[in-house]
Amino acid sequence: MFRVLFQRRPFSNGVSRTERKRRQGGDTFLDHVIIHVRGGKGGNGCVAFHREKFKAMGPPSGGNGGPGGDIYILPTPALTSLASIPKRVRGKPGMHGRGTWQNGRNTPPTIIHVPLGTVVRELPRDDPRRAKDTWEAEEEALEGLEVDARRVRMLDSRWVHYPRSEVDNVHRDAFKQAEAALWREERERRRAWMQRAARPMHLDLSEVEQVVEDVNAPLALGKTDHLGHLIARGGGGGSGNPHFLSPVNRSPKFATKGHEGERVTLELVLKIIADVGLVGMPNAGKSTLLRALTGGRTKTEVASYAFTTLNPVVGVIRVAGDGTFEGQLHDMHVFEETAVEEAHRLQQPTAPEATELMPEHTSTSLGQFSILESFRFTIADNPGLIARASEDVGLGHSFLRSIERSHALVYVVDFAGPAPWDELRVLREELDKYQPGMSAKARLVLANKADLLGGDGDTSAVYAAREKLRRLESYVQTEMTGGRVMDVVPISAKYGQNLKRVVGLMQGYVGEAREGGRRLDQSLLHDDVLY
Ligand SMILES: Nc1nc2c(ncn2[C@@H]2O[C@H](COP(=O)(O)OP(=O)(O)OP(=O)(O)O)[C@@H](O)[C@H]2O)c(=O)[nH]1
Ligand SMILES: [Mg+2]
Repeated sequence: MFRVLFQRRPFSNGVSRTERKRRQGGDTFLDHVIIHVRGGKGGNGCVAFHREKFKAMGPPSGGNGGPGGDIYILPTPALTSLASIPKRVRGKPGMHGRGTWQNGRNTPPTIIHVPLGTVVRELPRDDPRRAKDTWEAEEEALEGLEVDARRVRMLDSRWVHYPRSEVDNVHRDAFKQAEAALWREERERRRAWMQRAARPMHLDLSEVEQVVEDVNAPLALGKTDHLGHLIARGGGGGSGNPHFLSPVNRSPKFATKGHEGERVTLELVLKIIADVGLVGMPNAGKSTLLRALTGGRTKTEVASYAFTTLNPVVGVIRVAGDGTFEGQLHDMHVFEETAVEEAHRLQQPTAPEATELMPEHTSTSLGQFSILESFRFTIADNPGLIARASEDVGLGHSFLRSIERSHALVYVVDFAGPAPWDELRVLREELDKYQPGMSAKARLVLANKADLLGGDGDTSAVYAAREKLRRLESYVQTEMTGGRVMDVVPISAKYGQNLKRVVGLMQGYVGEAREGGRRLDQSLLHDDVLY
């Protein structure tokens, strides 16, 4: 029942979804997100007096507030996309101080996990997308208020008073002195913050962080838990009333509240989205292909309307020593449209969840497979590319920016369409218009939906299909020159045909690119030694 109510509606108007996405100017494309981070607020100080039998007028005994939680950012190989990163992160608040000198406890930090290869950039002060800092936010909240009302509000957010003594407090000299000291301290804090914000953070998180034993690790964390990089400190805790004890004021009836945590706005950009990027017109079958290669493990939507995929989805391809890949274990399975598969599943509520996607025999083979695995790479299923994408039409630039970073590109064309070579021409032109020379990264042409050309196995249909393939190959050889000569492979993503060859070729490209990268790293290392 629940599932039926909250089912996705893949046949709702796909075009308006695309339109909405496009209007966001790429801000929600998942290789690029903006997040607002705020350290936890410090706990308030406490106003209390010690009480003991036969001892009247005990000394002030309010504890200090605990500091708010810090926020760290940590790269992890377990993530491949920025999809799971929350847009707003707030540290845990510090505990308030309590009577009998009990200070607030330390607050555990919050860690934001991001995929390896994420570049973190703090938005500078003049960027309109940046969130306001604590003082700017307060200024905005107080706008338009009378001087007196302003003062009341400002005092309210900074001081805690003993019950029924607020009116009395604010007129006393001791309080006025304490207030002046607080303003001074706050000005200092603000100046320090401005200095720090003048040098916006820039982190390139491309390597797995070494776990170093840290004896000063915050409470609630093991000594070997790696925290990553500190990006926003929690606010300090407020002072309890003993802090204000002085020769002239023996029973201070006020304490300070905790400070707000630091606020930063970060832009996260994923540098490498995947080793191989699929490029093709809408409906060419890119998502079906990714599902077939990963044995249906990748949750990417397949449907017969254009722009089904709106964000890149990354899948991991695991290859065994003999060239078999995980998806192949499902070669008897047809990769249908996702809504059709969902409908099948809903019709068989008693059947085990995974029967449709994973035939029984594979569960054991999967176990074996992980032992044999010898190579692993990632493929990104991208949204469809359309003509004039390089002018930022459709999902345009956000899409092109994301595929710019794959090691190798693979064209997927609808071979059953009237002129697959025209599709290929448009794809190549768009890539090169966006960034000259980008199409040189394309290594392979996949002529998908080849199953549709077989007819019923009659010779004339097969002959015509062969002829069409030859024409496509000769187009690639004569017109798509400039870089390397590309292979053309006819496949059927839906029926998982000819995919072993595809995986073999992809493995070759990725291996080459990784080898090249390693050589480059070594030469850099060598330079370091020289200087
Ligand atoms: N007969 C046949 N149909 C296929 C094959 N591959 C994909 N299809 C169908 O083609 C349609 C589009 O497939 P998708 O995988 O969603 O295409 P896409 O390229 O991801 O499309 P966008 O996400 O819109 O860019 C679906 O109806 C698929 O079932 C194939 O090899 N043979
Ligand atoms: Mg798709």
